[in-house]
Amino acid sequence: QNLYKNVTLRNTEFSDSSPRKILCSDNSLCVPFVQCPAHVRNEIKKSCQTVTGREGVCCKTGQNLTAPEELEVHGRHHSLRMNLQTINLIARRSHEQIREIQAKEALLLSDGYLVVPGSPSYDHFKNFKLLSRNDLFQVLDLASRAMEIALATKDFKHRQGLTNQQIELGLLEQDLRTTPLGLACNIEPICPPIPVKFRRIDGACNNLLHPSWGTGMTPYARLLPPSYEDGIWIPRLSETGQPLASPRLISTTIISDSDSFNYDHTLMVMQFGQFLSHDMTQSIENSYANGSAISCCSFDGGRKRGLEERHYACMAIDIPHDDPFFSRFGQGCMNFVRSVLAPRQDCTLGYAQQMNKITHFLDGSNIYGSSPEQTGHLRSFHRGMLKIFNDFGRQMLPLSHDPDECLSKGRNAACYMSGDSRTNQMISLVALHTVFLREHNRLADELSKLNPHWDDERIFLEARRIVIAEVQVITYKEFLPIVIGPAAVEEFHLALAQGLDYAQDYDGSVEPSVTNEFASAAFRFGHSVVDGLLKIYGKDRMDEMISIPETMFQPSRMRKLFFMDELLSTLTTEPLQQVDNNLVEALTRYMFRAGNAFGIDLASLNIQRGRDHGLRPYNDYRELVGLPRLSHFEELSFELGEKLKSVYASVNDIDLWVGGLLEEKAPGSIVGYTFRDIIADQFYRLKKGDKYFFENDPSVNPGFFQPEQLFEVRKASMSRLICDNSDGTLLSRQAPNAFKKPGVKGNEFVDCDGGEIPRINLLYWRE
Ligand code: HEM
Ligand SMILES: [Ca+2]
Repeated sequence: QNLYKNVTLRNTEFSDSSPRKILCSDNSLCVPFVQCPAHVRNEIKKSCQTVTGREGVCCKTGQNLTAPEELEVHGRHHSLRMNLQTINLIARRSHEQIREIQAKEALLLSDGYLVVPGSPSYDHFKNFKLLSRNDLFQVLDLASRAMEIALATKDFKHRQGLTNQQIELGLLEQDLRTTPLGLACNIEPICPPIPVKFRRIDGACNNLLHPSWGTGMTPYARLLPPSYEDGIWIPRLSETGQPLASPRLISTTIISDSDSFNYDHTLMVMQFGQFLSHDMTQSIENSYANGSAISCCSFDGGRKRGLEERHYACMAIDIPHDDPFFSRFGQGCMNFVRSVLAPRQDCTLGYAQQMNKITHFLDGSNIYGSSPEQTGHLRSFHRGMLKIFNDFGRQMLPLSHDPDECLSKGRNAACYMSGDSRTNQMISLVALHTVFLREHNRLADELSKLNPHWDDERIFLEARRIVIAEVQVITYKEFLPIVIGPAAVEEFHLALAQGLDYAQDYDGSVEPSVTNEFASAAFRFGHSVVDGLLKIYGKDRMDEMISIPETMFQPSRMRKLFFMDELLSTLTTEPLQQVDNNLVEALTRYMFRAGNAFGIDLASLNIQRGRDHGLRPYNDYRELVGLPRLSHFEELSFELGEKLKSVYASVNDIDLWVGGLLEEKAPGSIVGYTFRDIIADQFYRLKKGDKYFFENDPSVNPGFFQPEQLFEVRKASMSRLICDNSDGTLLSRQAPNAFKKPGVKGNEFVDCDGGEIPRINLLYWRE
């Protein structure tokens, strides 16, 4: 029982702040369905009305998967404990298995089963690249410890004849810390007794009861237990017991490439969305011990490797022989390597959990890094500034020294460095990183003038604290109302407080971690809003149409004098694409093509990643968010019904990412209810579960702002950031809301120098 003692939602605001009738009993609250996953398995559920009048559910368990009484029903009383003898045996065996795996891995490496440099899969792997030897060593060490636990679980399951459901429900609650298997457990950070003013770079010690919550290299949270064939790590099958169709077949059948613009919003929604996701989540693909990329396909890409020559983490994607595109190049196999695991936080046996490499918190980790070592590389240690590359007077991101980072070589080539290893993936992402780098240094410069007595460290930390607040303000004030819509902002209590007020909603029982459903499916809605062409306008005419694969890992154009401003102007004036089953061929055929005739397919990767991470089928998440389960494919999409039927044997097989994209939009939102609620729940966690969230008051937030400073920080906007940090070659006017269509009533272009786009007055930081 005690495991669940602290997990009841203690958030009183649900019951206090609204006049609606609450029909829940004393110790339960009315929450949106997604925030009470236990209701999915509980026959007795009591519905109620949330603040917006939508149906919610009375919930005792809050963020937790299962209510204690449910566990009783599912056999918690079963003896699922191991005696010491069994533990020793299991520990020895799983340790031996890991040794065998490592021996085979070394053999494959020496035989040269590597991804060929220069191929699209090689660039795909760069998305998971670890920035330092130290990082690599740490990640692989944790990954193999976590694998040891997964293997031990498998062994125990067979010995005891356990069911998948017992594992899904987490019934193996025996603490392994004092056993030989305990060596494989997570090590909690040690926190100082007095809270520190500035959030730690690695995210640790935010919640003193759970000091590792939200830190990098920890597992994703889950809304629902995973779906694995063996309950532990083997990817799920169809409901019929047969293998699921190849993700590539699903991609070519369901996903097409035609433009469907969303004229109300700009491409900045896409670009900021990607930037934001890189602050919150990065899964890491398994690699060899020396960091090189595992190849799961034959050298010519014609077929999957056989069992003997295959790494255990291989999950290559079959390309059907009649593929409309890749068959032209004789490709029958797309490389795919499964994500590394992280040790379970509770030090028990149980299903595999994937690792989030970076800090889960919204804390600018993509700007500053997720480890002190990384931050050290990025700082200049002079007047609080971050390092820059001075490109003939323009402040650019520092150049990467990794000869492998970039495709472009030669004198004018440039690939950049930031707090995130995916920066060069897309040129407009580089532009946004550059804006935030300049913003940090602009703030540092002003702060050091206001406070000449502050040293480098103090200026750095103060500027960082403001930048993080700006990211949070832009996310909650500008970005979220567009993506999930105002109703979800209200229902999930995501609106920022106003004026001089502090927010009063920190809740130490809320786990801030990114959910696997968010990272591996829902927030990947963004792949559907990408435009394949960047239309670049000069002073008064279109200069260039850039096809985005040309800029992937080759952002040298950023060095051209006018380009940065032109690109920012493109992002704030060109329309967004709709969230639907259209993805541009730049992502489904040519992604990371570099100089090759073909690239790889992001839609296939998304589907496969979902299966790799044990996401349950779409229908289960419909139920989770309170929608009726589908019984016919046509209910999801009338036009695509037949096509869906041709690739899925059952409606209960549909992958979450696919179902979510096809779903009808929730009112006021650019995504359907399922994605909407998964996204809203995530941003709820990141606000309520983060002690250092910028607007929290002094009683919880050691790094609180003074009320006047809060008032100022709340003025932040994407437009102001662009005004203050562009090159000033082209951009002197901006629409106040950079995410909304400019030049229309309510969002007219105004002078950056005028007063319409508010500025943060830093005088309140003078000490
Ligand atoms: C600009 C073009 C973009 C490219 C080329 C791109 C490419 C990729 C790639 C290669 C992955 C890893 C796929 C895998 O192996 O699992 C990925 C993951 C992801 N992408 Fe994108 N992406 C783009 C834009 C976006 C946007 C606009 C969003 C959101 C609004 C987004 C959200 C995500 C998320 C949440 C993940 C999962 C990250 C993780 O947990 O590891 N991406 N993307
Ligand atoms: Ca982060």
